Amino acid sequence: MSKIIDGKAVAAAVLEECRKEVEELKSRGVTPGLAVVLVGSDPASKVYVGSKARTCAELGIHSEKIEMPAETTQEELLAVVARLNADPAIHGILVQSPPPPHIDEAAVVRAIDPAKDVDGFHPENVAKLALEDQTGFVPCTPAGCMRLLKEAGVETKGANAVVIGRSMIVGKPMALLLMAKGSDATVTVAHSRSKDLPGICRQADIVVAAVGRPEMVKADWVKDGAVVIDVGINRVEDASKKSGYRLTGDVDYEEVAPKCAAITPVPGGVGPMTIAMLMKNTLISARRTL
Ligand SMILES: NC(=O)C1=CN([C@@H]2O[C@H](COP(=O)(O)OP(=O)(O)OC[C@H]3O[C@@H](n4cnc5c(N)ncnc54)[C@H](OP(=O)(O)O)[C@@H]3O)[C@@H](O)[C@H]2O)C=CC1
Ligand SMILES: Nc1nc(=O)c2c([nH]1)NC[C@@H]1CN(c3ccc(C(=O)N[C@@H](CCC(=O)O)C(=O)O)cc3)C=[N+]21
Repeated sequence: MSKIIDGKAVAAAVLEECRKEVEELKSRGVTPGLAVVLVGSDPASKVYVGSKARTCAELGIHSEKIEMPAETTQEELLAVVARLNADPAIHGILVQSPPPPHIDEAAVVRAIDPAKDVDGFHPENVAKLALEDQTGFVPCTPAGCMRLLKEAGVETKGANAVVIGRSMIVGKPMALLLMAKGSDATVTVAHSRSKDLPGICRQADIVVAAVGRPEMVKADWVKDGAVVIDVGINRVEDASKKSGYRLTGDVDYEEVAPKCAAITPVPGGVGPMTIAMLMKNTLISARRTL
């Protein structure tokens, strides 16, 4: 019954759109630029930052990768952000989350010029999303999930959508996008204090899992014919792998997939879309400077 939503293929199509836009911008004298700042050396963060820089290179987007030691002070980080805010070659700034614990992440996000905040985390962009004002930046992961739903031909209008997770990066903006005019879903947001999560999930035509708990969503949580978007990226030990680990989502894919109308795999689902939408946001920012 189940259709696998191929995030890699949809991301490749988005990146193809980006490639054309880069050419067009360059012909008009603007080379788009993205700066990615990583504080500390979390191995997973390093992988993401590397793949963002690689994708920029493939598209002809100028990129600056700034790796700073874990001991970097708040002031040093804010100085880098200020320098990037003032740099006309940079249209997008991303500070990889989470930073080390001594960094005040909210203060760093507020210091980013909202016009360069391609993550969509600055309060001004959060407000614009809530206002359905199209002049802001939409966070990349939920934007990618919406695009996957669209490409898979999923009707959101009037659908019961359950979002598990209420983070500012994924769950909350995802709920705003699903309930926005035009998407028109009826949205329930669940979190760690929710009662009867399996029962809430069973009401859903669309489940979006953004929790960070490997394979939490089980087959008996999902109604027949539902659409499942698995945002979770979890590293679990696997002795059979050379790396010693494998990636798994927040959904028990083996169990759940046979029941759904459509489902995203991990890896190869939402992850590649996040990077593709980041490129899109960077190009939107570059175009606005024309
Ligand atoms: N594919 C991609 O591109 C991306 C993937 N991710 C992945 O998505 C997942 C979520 O990320 P993120 O939103 O940043 O994570 P956070 O840790 O910020 O938020 C997790 C949310 O899940 C809720 N939660 C935790 N445990 C439970 C539980 N047992 N039952 C119900 N709800 C629970 C928390 O509730 P409460 O608020 O009550 O604490 C919280 O709202 C992670 O696996 C992350 O790696 C993240 C970003 C991008
Ligand atoms: N400021 C900020 N912005 C972010 O967008 C941001 C962040 N901080 N911190 C961490 C999360 C996580 N995230 C991912 C991006 C790509 C994949 C991705 O490409 N995943 C591949 C697999 C990659 C692998 O093999 O490890 C896949 O799912 O197929 C995953 C996760 C962005 N995040």
